[in-house]
Amino acid sequence: MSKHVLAQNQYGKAENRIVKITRKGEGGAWHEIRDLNVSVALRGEYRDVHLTGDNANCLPTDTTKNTVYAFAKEHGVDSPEAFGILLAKHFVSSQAVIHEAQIRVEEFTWERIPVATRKEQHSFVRKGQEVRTAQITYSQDTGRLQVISGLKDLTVMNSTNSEFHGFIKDKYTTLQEAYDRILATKVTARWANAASAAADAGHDWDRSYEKVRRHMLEAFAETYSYSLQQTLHAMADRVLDHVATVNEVRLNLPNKHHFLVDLEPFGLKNDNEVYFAADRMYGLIEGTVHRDGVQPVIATSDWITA
Ligand SMILES: O=c1[nH]c(=O)c2[nH]c(=O)[nH]c2[nH]1
Repeated sequence: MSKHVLAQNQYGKAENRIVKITRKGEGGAWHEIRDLNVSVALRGEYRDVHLTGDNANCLPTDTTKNTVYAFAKEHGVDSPEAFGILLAKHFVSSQAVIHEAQIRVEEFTWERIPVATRKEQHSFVRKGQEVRTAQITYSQDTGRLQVISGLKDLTVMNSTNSEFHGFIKDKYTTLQEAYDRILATKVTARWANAASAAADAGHDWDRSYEKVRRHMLEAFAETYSYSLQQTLHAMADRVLDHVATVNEVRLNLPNKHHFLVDLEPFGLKNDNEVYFAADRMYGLIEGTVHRDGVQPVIATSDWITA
């Protein structure tokens, strides 16, 4: 027996990343999302667990994780507070040895990308401003002024209209074909401006930034996607179609994977509603699209992280 005193202790599963989709309206075409990071800490009769190795009082942290995902399906997520109250009360009332439960919730908030031409609404951009970037190079020898504009940390999600199938299957392939998945990415974009725009003292850089950003978002929202590669191309293509002063667009798109949670063991059907949002590893899809006849100038070797 230890002669020291076991003081405050708690345990549980931390940082359960969960995305809950709720379908509303005609044909469930109106999607609402809640994107949470939920941590569970249980306090109670845990002396034996620590002192003797007897786990009879120990509800596994794995179970606390499963409870979070199952509760999202069973009760929905009305708000971080309401969801946390449900969980805290559940843990305390379900096991006599649990005297106190603390649930911490972080919510990542999203805004709709409105698409006027359709009644289905399932495209979102994460709230909070992206970082705008610019790289200017002026060369004395050639007199060349090169302006590469850009942005990073623009996180977007389509909660449907994304599929991925028909890919190569070799002996290491385990990925299942997906016919309705979440497509989410954190956009890093750079675009090369025409020399004429760089030389024009009156060029409205703020306006062209807003235009490029808007066309990328609209293309992301409106493209029915069979791969993130296809979405990448559609986004860059749309910018080149609409912004005459841009000659080249390079996009780095981490595929922020969302995996359907298996709720079958709890007798629940997951009808594409409850997802585990993985932060890594991630697919990284990168590519440049430029006007025909224009030499690409944007570096391809930058290190991008999700
Ligand atoms: O859009 C995708 N493109 C891929 O190349 C790929 N690979 C993968 O495992 N998932 C996906 N998704």
